[in-house]
Amino acid sequence: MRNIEICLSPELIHLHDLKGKTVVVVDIFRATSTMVAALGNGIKEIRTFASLEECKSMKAQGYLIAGERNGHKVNGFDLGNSPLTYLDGKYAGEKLAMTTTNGTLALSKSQDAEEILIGAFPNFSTTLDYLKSIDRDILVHCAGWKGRFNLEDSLYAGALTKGLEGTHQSEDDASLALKSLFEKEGNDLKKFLSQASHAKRLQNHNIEADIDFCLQEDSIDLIGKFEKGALTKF
Ligand SMILES: O=C(O)[C@H](CS(=O)(=O)O)OP(=O)(O)O
Repeated sequence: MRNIEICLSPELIHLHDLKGKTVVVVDIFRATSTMVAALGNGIKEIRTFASLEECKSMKAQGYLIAGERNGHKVNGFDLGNSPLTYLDGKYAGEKLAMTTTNGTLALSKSQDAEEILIGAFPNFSTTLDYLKSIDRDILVHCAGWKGRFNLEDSLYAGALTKGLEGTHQSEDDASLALKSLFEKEGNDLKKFLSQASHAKRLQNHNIEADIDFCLQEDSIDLIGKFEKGALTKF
């Protein structure tokens, strides 16, 4: 049996050993859901940045630039952080540089891993099947919210732990607790997560449709994987 463990926030990632592992970075609302939507609708590659300045500088290299802070598009950027932006294939063939409040920071803190994937509900089963097929321990890195635990990323981590029961054992308390939470609440994600602080924040921004997209399972059939500094469809 291989192992699966969960890191509840980027603030705790230094307590985990990433070497030799596949790290699944998850930011359900909304960064990793948006990345899956972008790749599934023809974006060729995504480069992610923790800082606005670094991201903005990619414009000169022909990248579309997406910048979000506190749920809002940043002035001077082409796009914000909505998955729906990409759904009509409007940006197919483009390369994207992206910075968000939580998700891109978690990615930048995952670089010591053997392999980095992005996790989201829209590509849940495809990612799960891939994780079952590889012979490697897994760490789910929840982006959380500004260093804090959040419900939606944690519930996704619990769903993966449950889905990998046959191939991966979990020994950490976070995995045991979140698998149990998913078993109890996973049958109606939207109802349960409507109580989540992040969902309430996003509802205040009038982006209910984004939330629906982020919680819809298996609408996009791809694995998002980092290779040579860029996220691409695998
Ligand atoms: O745009 C989002 O969904 C969030 C905004 S915030 O965390 O509420 O400020 O950013 P993300 O990096 O996708 O969590």
